[in-house]
Amino acid sequence: MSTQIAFLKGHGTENDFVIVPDPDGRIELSPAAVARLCDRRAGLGADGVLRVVRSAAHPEARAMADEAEWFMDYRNSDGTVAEMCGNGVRVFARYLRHAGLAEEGDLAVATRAGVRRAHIAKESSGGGITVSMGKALLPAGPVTVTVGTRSRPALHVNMGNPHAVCFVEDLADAGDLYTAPAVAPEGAYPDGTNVEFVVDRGPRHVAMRVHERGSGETRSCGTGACAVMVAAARRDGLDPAVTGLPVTYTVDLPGGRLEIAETPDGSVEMTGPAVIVAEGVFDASWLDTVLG
Ligand SMILES: N[C@@H](CCC[C@H](N)C(=O)O)C(=O)O
Repeated sequence: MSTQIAFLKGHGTENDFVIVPDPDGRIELSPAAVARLCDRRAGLGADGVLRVVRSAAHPEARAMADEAEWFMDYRNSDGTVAEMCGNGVRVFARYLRHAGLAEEGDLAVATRAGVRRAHIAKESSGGGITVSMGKALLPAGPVTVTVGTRSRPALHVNMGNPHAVCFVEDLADAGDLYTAPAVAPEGAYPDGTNVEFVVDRGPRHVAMRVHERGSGETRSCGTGACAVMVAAARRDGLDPAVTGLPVTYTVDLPGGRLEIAETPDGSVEMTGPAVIVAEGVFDASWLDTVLG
């Protein structure tokens, strides 16, 4: 008898995910299985996978179980594990609401970067989701990003996962982004990095493209938008910890718009949409078969 595995498909500003509900942590998703699920021709197609596991049932999340019932087991489309995914947390929260596992209002989600607090707005007020993404860390030391023969300075920002934020004159300066831009020095990012290219659109309004570690160019990256907001604010001489005033930037991405705020205590808050677009089942033997 074959085993049917339930899945859903969702996205946040077109950063799309296969969601695999696995409350008791019974499904073993190897890197090859994740890559196959995310394959846009031979699989279901997505930038990443969100496995939904009870924190108490996952060794990496057990210690967070008192604070957050659910653990977001996030994987990039190449099967690698990442610490954090900002759009993923919004889509994860939307799934919990959709499945009747969470109410509108406040919700804690366990991630490999720690517990993140989300707020699901009432549908009558637009239904957006805000996530407290924690504090941005700005590791010291110069970083450069090279596209073709041109190298530019970048800012190293850690939002739970690593980013190199590079201001450019035109988003086309990022090139085709089929391959990862070269980032130096190598030692700055021992586990690789996400790279953001940013242009100004107006006062506290920027636009970006991103090459994601483990997924390639995507149409949106939540942690990337947060890193970009902090980099733009510091460049503009704005630091809420110094002024005591919150700062908000609008960040446009190919897949939509995110509002990112930084508060005087250093917390970065991301607000944007998250939708579930489909649900279905696949046969476990399909994955077994394609994986040999
Ligand atoms: N798309 C995500 C980031 C996913 C993880 C990233 N590719 C990494 O390896 O760090 C987001 O919305 O933040």
